[in-house]
Amino acid sequence: MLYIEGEWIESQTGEVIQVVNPATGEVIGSVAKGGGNETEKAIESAKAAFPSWAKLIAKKRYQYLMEVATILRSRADQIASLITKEMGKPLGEAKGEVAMAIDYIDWYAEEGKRIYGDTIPSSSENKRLMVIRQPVGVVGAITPWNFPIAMITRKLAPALAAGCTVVLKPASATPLTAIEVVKAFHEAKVPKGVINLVHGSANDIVDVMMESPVIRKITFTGSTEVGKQLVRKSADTMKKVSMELGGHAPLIVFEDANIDAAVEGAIASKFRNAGQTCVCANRIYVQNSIAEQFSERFAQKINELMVGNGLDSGVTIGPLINERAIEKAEDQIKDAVEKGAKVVVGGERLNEGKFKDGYFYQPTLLTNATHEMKISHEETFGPVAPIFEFETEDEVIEKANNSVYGLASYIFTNDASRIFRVSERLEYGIVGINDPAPTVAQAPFGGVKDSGVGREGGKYGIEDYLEYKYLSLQLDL
Ligand SMILES: NC(=O)C1=CN([C@@H]2O[C@H](COP(=O)(O)OP(=O)(O)OC[C@H]3O[C@@H](n4cnc5c(N)ncnc54)[C@H](O)[C@@H]3O)[C@@H](O)[C@H]2O)C=CC1
Ligand SMILES: O=C(O)[C@H](O)CS(=O)(=O)O
Repeated sequence: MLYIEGEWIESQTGEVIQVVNPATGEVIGSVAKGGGNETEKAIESAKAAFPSWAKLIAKKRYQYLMEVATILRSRADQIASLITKEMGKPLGEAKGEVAMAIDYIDWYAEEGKRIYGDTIPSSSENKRLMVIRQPVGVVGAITPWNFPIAMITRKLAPALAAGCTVVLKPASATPLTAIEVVKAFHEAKVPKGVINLVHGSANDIVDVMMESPVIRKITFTGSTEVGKQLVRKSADTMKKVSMELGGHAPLIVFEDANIDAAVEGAIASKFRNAGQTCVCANRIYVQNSIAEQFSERFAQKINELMVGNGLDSGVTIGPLINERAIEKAEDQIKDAVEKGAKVVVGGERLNEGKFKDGYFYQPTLLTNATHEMKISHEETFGPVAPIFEFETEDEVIEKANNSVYGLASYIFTNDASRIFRVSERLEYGIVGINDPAPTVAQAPFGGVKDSGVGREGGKYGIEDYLEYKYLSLQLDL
């Protein structure tokens, strides 16, 4: 179903999008497939709702958002189970994502009450100067399948807290989770038009968004390729943009690191969501003096990972999202082996027995990786871990920075001086220091270079939904 002007509706064409479980190949549902006409209606609905939503006192918006959080919390387990069926991540990870999604709502419900302005000392006796903060207006939000609830609330929560209204286009692979989120807003009695949901062909829907002068901001999470297209199109109507794009994280293990902690960290960063996150380690750099020891222990831990249907207990690696994802992993491994890499663990797709109807791939470890290989610069978005050896700190920083991406990076060391020397030189928006999972609602998430622009999370994430307005008062004082 689409959600426009506070009502659940079918698409005008009657067309539907089928939703397939990537672990079983089963159709688990279908949703109305909207297009340009429905998107125009959604934009008009958001436009009509904007003045009163923006004018609402912050505490009222806070109350709506807190009610949404309460409703989602009451349904957390069933939403987590739906996420696993829609895109495959293990149930434990899906539960963690639902909790993170609610954290963003909790955090921005509060943050919306702290949108302060300024007064500025006047340079004229009869003037008083001030700055107020106002919502940008109607927002277009476009979200990916790999975090089907958290990427939605990470946009909707700050947008609504700031006083904006939204037209949401979720990934076509995970529309059912998006519906569950919008249901919570509907049941919280958020006024009609504040949130609108349109499923369907990305080109049809997003082109209407990009061409509409009513849409004042686009917030997008997804591939760099699509993000760049949207930034180009945004110029025609000078929209604000927030782009959370691709990544290619280096994970650097120095010889003074706690090796077991580094191995655990590499497992957590590389194999979360079967490697389908923009912040997954894509290159694992190990100082050569500990390379053999690290690789042996890392291989042992990878062999302990269990591949299967994310609903089954004990499963730690679910299916990839589709056939294209499998083929990308196969292509990168083939290329790496042709150029001298060694497959130490895995390296095969799983398509027999309980795996036959899904998109399963073995967690894979490659050693002897070099920068001539595709895997050293193309985002993997799959469960493949290449190890690169290095000699010196300067060498590894130069290699780590040699990427078009700049989202997340990780270092494992216990040397305090090295922590700051290396962190300050890494060209990334995020540095996890002995920490493979830095993302939290109160901190800025985002990157540089081809990883995008803008930040989501924390006091920084609401900034992009606000405009500064300067008031200069000439008075008889
Ligand atoms: N930086 C971040 O926080 C994140 C980045 N990503 C990146 O996204 C990619 C994987 O996610 P995907 O969903 O496959 O990305 P994607 O870019 O294919 O899709 C993302 C969203 O954009 C829509 N879309 C696709 N083509 C479009 C087009 N031509 N015009 C307008 N909208 C379009 C999709 O329907 C979906 O809603 C990876 O590169 C990953 O690194 C994914 C999640 C988070
Ligand atoms: O889409 C992603 O990959 C997420 O942004 C990663 S995180 O926020 O869960 O760290």
